[in-house]
Amino acid sequence: MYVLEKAPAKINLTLDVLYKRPDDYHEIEMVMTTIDLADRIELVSLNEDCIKIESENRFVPNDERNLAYRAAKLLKETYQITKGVKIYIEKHIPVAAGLAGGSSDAAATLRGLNRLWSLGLSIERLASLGAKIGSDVSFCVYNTTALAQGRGEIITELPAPPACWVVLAKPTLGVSTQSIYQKLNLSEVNHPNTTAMIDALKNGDYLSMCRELGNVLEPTTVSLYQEVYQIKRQMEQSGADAVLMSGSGPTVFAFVRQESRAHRIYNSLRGFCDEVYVVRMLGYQEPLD
Ligand SMILES: C[C@](O)(CO)[C@H](O)COP(=O)(O)OP(=O)(O)OC[C@H]1O[C@@H](n2ccc(N)nc2=O)[C@H](O)[C@@H]1O
Ligand SMILES: Nc1ncnc2c1ncn2[C@@H]1O[C@H](COP(=O)(O)OP(=O)(O)OP(=O)(O)O)[C@@H](O)[C@H]1O
Repeated sequence: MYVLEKAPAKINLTLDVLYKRPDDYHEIEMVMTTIDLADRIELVSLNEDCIKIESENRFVPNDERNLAYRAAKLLKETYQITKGVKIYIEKHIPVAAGLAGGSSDAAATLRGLNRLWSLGLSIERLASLGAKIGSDVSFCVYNTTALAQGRGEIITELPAPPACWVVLAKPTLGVSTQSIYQKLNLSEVNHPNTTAMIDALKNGDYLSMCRELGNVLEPTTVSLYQEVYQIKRQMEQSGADAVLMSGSGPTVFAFVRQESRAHRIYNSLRGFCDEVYVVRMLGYQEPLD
């Protein structure tokens, strides 16, 4: 017996930090959505009581460091499951990119094992289990468009964004989310207007969505890595309607409405950035295959 799950990448339309909490996390408010760039997760039932991870991508750990492994272990321990599972991860989302690739694999594993092991758990229950694995996992369980609050685990679903093309570019560098949060100077933050972004989505207003994009972590990552700024400028000069860094970076994304313009931006980035993608906006849960 096996099941397949798609694990799409997320992007932040807004990311605001309100204050630092006593538990060393930050109280955040962010609007997130998904794009049509996804890992594929195959879950195969095993009779022996073990969790095996397989992936052809050398950057994906194949042990308990893998967030999908942790998702399976958490379900097994919480519901005393003695069956095992082999988790095959076909990786398409760039690793350590600010696109929540590992979190989305963990979320897809929770959704898929809920089906494979017939657990009958609600999406809310899976999301609250996901919060134990990482701050982005609850959002990824919903796999739609949402406002995330608290540490990232309080989810309110929103309408999908207007259809458009998304060009993504990831410079060849890894960013530590923890160090970006630590270096953030909250007294200098230029807060995005989260309410205006929510209104833009409710009204299906593409231009307002573009205007209201904002990420308070971006200046901190840009101050450390000039490449992020260079990619932003290149995308803007090549005709993007709006450009923003996702999460703690380093991936930068651009929105355009016409496919031809998306390819113009893509071509302008080849040469000074190895990982560039042109994909569609998603923002809603796709039906299962
Ligand atoms: C940057 C974002 O990806 C935006 O979606 C998330 O806020 C981070 O999500 P994530 O990588 O799943 O985060 P976690 O694995 O839970 O935390 C990584 C580190 O980021 C910092 N962190 C994360 C979330 C949060 N609300 N406040 C924080 O300060 C903490 O130092 C934590 O040790
Ligand atoms: N399933 C997985 N896929 C990729 N990386 C994983 C996975 N599980 C654990 N990792 C580890 O997590 C690290 C961060 O990878 P990931 O691709 O999730 O980062 P990210 O996109 O920056 O995440 P976020 O946006 O949630 O901060 C990697 O360096 C890798 O060692």
